[in-house]
Amino acid sequence: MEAGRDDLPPYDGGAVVEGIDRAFYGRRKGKRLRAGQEHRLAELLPHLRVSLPVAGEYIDPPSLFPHQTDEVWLEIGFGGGEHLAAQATQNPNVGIIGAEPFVNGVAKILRAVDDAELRNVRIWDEDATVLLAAIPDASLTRVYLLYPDPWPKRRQRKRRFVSDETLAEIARVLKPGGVFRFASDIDDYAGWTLVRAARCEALTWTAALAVDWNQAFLGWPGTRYEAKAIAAGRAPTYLEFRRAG
Ligand SMILES: C[S@@+](CC[C@H](N)C(=O)[O-])C[C@H]1O[C@@H](n2cnc3c(N)ncnc32)[C@H](O)[C@@H]1O
Repeated sequence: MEAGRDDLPPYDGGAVVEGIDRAFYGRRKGKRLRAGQEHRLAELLPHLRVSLPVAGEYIDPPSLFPHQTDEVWLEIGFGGGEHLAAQATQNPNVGIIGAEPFVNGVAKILRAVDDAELRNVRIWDEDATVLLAAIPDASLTRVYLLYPDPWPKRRQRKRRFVSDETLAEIARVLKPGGVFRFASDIDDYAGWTLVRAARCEALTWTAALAVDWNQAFLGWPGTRYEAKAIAAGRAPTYLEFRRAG
């Protein structure tokens, strides 16, 4: 989860989208899992996991959910899933896909899903770029990327999730008028994202006033990394981009 873990085994997936080799460089496993967590990973995850069609074909996002959904959203790198679970609870008619390869994070969201009997959450426990490649054009209403791993050292920056290629993919899967929401406590990463989004013709930054980027999104439940950043005295930046109609 933390940046700087060069000692970890690399993700072994291949290139999935032209120009994107992979975008997951973090830890897959942290603390030893408790029996209840292992049990949910074995018994509940298979029911919630998004399975991909054969290469070159797309999933049908609304059909992943057992009930009719008004919209489908994607959260990339949900960590412990606090934001995802809160959004799923507040928006029962929205289907939310969460992408997170860190198994302890997946175990946490499974507990939240189980406890609150959430029926509108589906999980992708691999690199989100693999999932993005299997999502049809113009099929999601929102995509969230919240406090992505900062990779602060210059030589590591190419590991950042945000790139011209991943932004193009996010824009491709958004419906016209759909939004991409990004938050970071690393000023340099917010600037990095603004520069790349400005090059992405399909995305427009919606901010008009400073409050639009220095105050949290309306109805925002927050995230664990955000709480850590604020406690450490770092001010988050909130960026929202709209997919051109
Ligand atoms: C710094 S944590 C932030 C977690 C959460 N969003 C929060 O704000 O508390 C970044 C998360 O992104 C996940 N991540 C990194 N690369 C990813 C990728 N390519 N696909 C999906 N998740 C990824 C990491 O495993 C990690 O849990």
